[in-house]
Amino acid sequence: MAGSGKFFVGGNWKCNGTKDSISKLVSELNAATLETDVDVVVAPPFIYIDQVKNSLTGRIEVSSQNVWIGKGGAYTGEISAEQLVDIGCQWVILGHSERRNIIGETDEFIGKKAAYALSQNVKVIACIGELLEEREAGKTFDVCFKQMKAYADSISNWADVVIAYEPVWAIGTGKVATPEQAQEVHAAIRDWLKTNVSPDVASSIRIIYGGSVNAANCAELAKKEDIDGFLVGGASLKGPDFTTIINSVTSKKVAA
Ligand SMILES: O=C(CO)COP(=O)(O)O
Repeated sequence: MAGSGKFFVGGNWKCNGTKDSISKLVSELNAATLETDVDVVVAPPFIYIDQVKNSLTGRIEVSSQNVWIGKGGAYTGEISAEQLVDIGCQWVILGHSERRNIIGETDEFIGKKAAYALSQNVKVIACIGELLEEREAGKTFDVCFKQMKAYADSISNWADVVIAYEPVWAIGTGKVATPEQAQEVHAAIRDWLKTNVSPDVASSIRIIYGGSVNAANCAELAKKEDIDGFLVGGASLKGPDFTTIINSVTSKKVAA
């Protein structure tokens, strides 16, 4: 089975870039020829979202990499979903492993953030994924299902959610999951959704893969039935590489 929406490719720029480097990257993306049947979203650091939004000329949308858990107010250093909407930012990445493992965000906190963002019409890229030791201990599914449950406990409408499976051992390491490893977990997540949320959500939601995706390995991954796109870190900072990854949707069509 595969999600029923368009192939989806997100570029997570993390804490990278300057006004100049971002302007160059956006120019490359504006000049690129992108396949039409792909949804593309880029996530710059907060302070550059407006610059990116105003300089993109095509149909690429922008995402933030985080959001506050509720309505804005006396929360020093935070950005609210209402403020994202105010500047035309339609997406947020939540539950990224760097926020879970470095900043200490919990499953419950992330689930509540997702629910609030959705309530304000900000679409959510909901990340999950296991650590290397968890995979080695045979706990990959348990960990992913626990993280999924926390989202499911808070989210009631999944129409604006994309799930990103990002095994932590594959993020920024150059050690990409094999297409078979990724497919196995994606299929298990879809199955979990079928049992625990609904068959409709399971069959329509897009489940994308992240972790050392690059221009050379994207085509093989894209061919897998349950891989509906990618969340890309390092390679999304290079215009030509990110373009190749976006256009890997053509491998998916050939494989279908
Ligand atoms: O964390 C990621 C995307 O959110 C993946 O990062 P890399 O593509 O650099 O491994």
